[in-house]
Amino acid sequence: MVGKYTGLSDSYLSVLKALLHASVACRRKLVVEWVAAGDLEDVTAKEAPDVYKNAWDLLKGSDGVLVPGGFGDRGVQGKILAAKYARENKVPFLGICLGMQIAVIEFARSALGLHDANSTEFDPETSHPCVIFMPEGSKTHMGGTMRLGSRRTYFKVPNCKSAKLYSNASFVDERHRHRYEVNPNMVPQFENAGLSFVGRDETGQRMEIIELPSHPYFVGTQFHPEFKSRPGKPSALFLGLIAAASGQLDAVLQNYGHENKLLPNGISNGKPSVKTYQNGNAIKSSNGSLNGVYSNGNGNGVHH
Ligand SMILES: NC(=O)CC[C@H](N)C(=O)O
Repeated sequence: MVGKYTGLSDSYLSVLKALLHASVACRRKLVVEWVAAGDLEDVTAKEAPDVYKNAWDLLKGSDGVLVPGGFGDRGVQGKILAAKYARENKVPFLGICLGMQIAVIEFARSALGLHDANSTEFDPETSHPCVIFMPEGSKTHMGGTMRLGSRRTYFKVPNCKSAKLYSNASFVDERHRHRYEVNPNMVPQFENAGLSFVGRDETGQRMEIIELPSHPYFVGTQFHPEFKSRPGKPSALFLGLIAAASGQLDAVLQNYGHENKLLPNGISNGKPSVKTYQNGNAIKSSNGSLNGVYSNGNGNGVHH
């Protein structure tokens, strides 16, 4: 998990729970390594080389990378580097809200060669604004301009991984909390270079889900799928991340959406899959492993 850690906020806790729900469904032990995004940046390499090395070691040792939502530009470059690392090394990646926006910025810089591409949230003067302030918003009334709550996303590419994970639904309703969005004018350029905008709002102009079809699992969402994840009913895209990180994505994509919302037929060892658990606490699964959440380091799992 590559974020900006000044303590665990509610949104990180929701993301953590969603990872846990998905891990239980996949019958894998979840180990979360907390990487402070700024520690991955060049400036840290100069100022605190040990911290920099430790952050990159943690990232490179991970089976999957998640960049959650956020505001403000601290750590943005580190998040971009994490997305680049995941994209180039085919490591499963899920970017949520800001996490999707930074993945789009990274793609614009690396794949389109637009070196100053940015969100106007971080560089209002960029000559390649690939993430922009939503036109209906008002910059002078920040409080009231956030696009909030449940909104509908329509799948535009029926065979994409996200649509399959959502049981081939034609649309999904997920929760939102953002002011910026992918610049729709740049979408054709991105799509020509291989980044697919598989989910959009009802107008087709607002990008809700990105995917890289050429990558094992590289998904970003403008919405926050973590808010609808529940024990026994993991969020589809978190399930995709954990399944991809544990070598089970193909099996999940083949079977998911038929009857059961959890993994059918015990993919890992043929025994019945775990169906429910209580209170989000660690449980013993049928194969005897402990499906808990483990963090490195001090009590709350946060490294400063
Ligand atoms: N929740 C988020 O991640 C918000 C992302 C970004 N800061 C925006 O306002 O669009």
